[in-house]
Amino acid sequence: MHIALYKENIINLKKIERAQLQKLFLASKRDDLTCPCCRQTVKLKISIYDPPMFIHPSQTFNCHETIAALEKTPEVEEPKTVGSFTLPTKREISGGVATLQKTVAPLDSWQDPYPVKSIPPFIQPPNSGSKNSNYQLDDSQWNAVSTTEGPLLVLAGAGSGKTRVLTTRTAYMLTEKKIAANRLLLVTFTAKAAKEMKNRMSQIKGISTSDLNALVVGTFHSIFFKMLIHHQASNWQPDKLMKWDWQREQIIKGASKDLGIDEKEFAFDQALSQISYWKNHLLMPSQIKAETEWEEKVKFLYERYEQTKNQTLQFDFDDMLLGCYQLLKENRGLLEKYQERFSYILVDEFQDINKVQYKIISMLAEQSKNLCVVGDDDQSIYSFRGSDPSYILNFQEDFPSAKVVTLNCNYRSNHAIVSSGRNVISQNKKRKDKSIFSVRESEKSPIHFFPFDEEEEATMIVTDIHEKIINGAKPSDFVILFRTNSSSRAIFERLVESSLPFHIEQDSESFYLRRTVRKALAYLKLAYHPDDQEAIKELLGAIFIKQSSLRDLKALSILNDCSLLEALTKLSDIQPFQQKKLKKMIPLFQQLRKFSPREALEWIEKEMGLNDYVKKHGNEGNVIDKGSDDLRDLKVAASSHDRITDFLQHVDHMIEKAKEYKGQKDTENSIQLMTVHRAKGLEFKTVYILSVVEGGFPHDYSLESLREGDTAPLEEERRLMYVAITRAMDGLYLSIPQKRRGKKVNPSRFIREMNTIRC
Ligand SMILES: Nc1ncnc2c1ncn2[C@@H]1O[C@H](COP(=O)(O)OP(=O)(O)OP(=O)(O)O)[C@@H](O)[C@H]1O
Repeated sequence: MHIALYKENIINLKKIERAQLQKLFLASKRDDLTCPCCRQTVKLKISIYDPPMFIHPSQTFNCHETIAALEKTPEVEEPKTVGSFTLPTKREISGGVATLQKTVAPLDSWQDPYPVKSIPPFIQPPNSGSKNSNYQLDDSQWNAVSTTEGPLLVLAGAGSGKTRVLTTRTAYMLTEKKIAANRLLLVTFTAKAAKEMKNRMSQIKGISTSDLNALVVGTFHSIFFKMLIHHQASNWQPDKLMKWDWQREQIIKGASKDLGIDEKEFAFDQALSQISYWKNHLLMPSQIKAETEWEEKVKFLYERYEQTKNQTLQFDFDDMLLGCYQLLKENRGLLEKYQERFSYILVDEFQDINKVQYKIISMLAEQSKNLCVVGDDDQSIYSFRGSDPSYILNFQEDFPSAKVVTLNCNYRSNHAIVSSGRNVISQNKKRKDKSIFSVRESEKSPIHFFPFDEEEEATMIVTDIHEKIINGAKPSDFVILFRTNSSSRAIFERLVESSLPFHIEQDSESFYLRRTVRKALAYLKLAYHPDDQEAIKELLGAIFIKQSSLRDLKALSILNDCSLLEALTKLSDIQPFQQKKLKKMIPLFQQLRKFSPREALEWIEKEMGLNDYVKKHGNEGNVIDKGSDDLRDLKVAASSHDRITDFLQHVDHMIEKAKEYKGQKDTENSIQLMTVHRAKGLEFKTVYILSVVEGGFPHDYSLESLREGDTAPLEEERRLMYVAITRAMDGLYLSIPQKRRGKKVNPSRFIREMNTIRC
């Protein structure tokens, strides 16, 4: 049904604005919606498949028919009696839940979901199935396993059994080729993958415990660090390793004082990533040509960072790679010893190798040439960390005698999912030409669905998962993937409000603790609590006043018997133009209270100077997560609340919940939320991908680069989309919201590509 009562006012889904739906949904969760006829509580259902509707709990009353009759009658001003019930008149609702008679009503703007259109007929790939009875491998997999001598490039498509090939190849070399275990070097990208590899090998018959112990399996860092400790123990004392980012940050924060940088206002985490990127490209500070003012500052910090480390004998993870490279480059004898020792080298996830890692591996394999690299150029997604897919693309140039084996049977995803992924990835120009085929016919195709905005997107997904769980699915069957951490705010909140178990892979703090967001919230807080010290600190940053002024403010507030906020107008050691600005601005805080949270944020931006801060500092050093975007996201979050105090309460609650979930260990049976980057290598029965719209996925920054003529970032976005699609085994849902960050958006170009048949 389309009509319900909220606070004694009629809500008609054909007439309210769709943007108001989320508020109504929250009201429904609080049991604030009732049937206008029988006054029982009704629920608002927002799902992927059907237009929004109110669900009546009881079938016994004739409410549906009564309401249908009401819907057909012209609007009434007088109380109307239908059957035995008196229906209230239509009234505008104060507080903003319903602004009636607007054009984009939920039912008018509704778009039905539809499946991917371009799925070619399924044909069983001829070389699929386990042909080799000993090892259960298909022909191509067996080819990769049994080629042990010489350079070998295994191009392993998504879900094509890379792990199976790697472990079996090792087993085959040990048991059938009788190669001594200590001559093998197996490099993985993560410690988890190394552990998994050893674990799988321990289950293969014929591999002895002593073989397993003699095998060198590990990450680049762990293997190279062992070599460094062995040969230069005094330079590489484990207790001098800076394991944590805060340790590295401490050094550059110290150095930043010499640049007069305000600690609270500089993106030190971004600066550290940039330094790491330069190091992995073997770029020393003297070789860097800074292109922006920000890069100039980071270059200075890099120089000072290296100096401090050298003085204190500390080192970071990047130094392990650089140190090993220097060690082998400068000691020919030692290099030869290692070349002889590791005469068979195997590198996993080769598409993500960076310059320094590639140099070391090439040196080690120079003599034997027994280098087997396994990877998928279509899944190279770490260029921001220095990974360079050109090493896999050019492998045959660097090793001309290399044999290439392509694994092109996907054993994970059904035919429709594999075809969809193939349609997208084949648009990339810089890739090895190959195709991948599923071994499984599909029961259903991937679905596109069309929420109104991020809030509705989250609500639809949670409703869908909830229904599937009621029908027998397990929470661990589901993953929700997003392009960047900041896009997970709404879905995180909706899951917190649900009773569903979930786990979020978080490497960042709550959305509400992001730099620009903190500043905006500080204005709202000060409107009610003008003595809030934390908020004052944030405000000082936002209006370009030094943090040290807080001491003066405290003194001024005591002397003048006024709040910290009012004391700002009495600061004397600031510029006259700042004094003038503050005198105008401080009285505006009082006025904020009369606005809704969203209106207040707009006012803060335009009238209270936040825009100046965002322009100067908001986007510094980070093309992916811009402060200006955070502000737009914050306004979307604020839109679901009528009062600033309610919104601030919600914010505090969500900050607490984010802390709780960050520390929480993954439980066996929970819905997973993660970025696409984190999902690499994993598989799930059902995958939801958020915000598949231009600017969301592909990310804005790649479209900006495209406009400047650089296609590489867009190709990386396409690879990311391919990774996201190919995590799904059976169900794939692509969300295409009509609005994102408060603006109308277009479906992602990847949707168009997905719906266009390729080879
Ligand atoms: N020959 C085979 N016969 C049947 N199933 C197989 C075969 N090879 C692999 N599989 C199964 O296919 C699935 C995907 O394998 P795996 O996870 O090793 O793929 P992958 O190549 O590492 O994928 P990605 O790179 O996309 O993460 C696994 O469930 C694996 O057990």
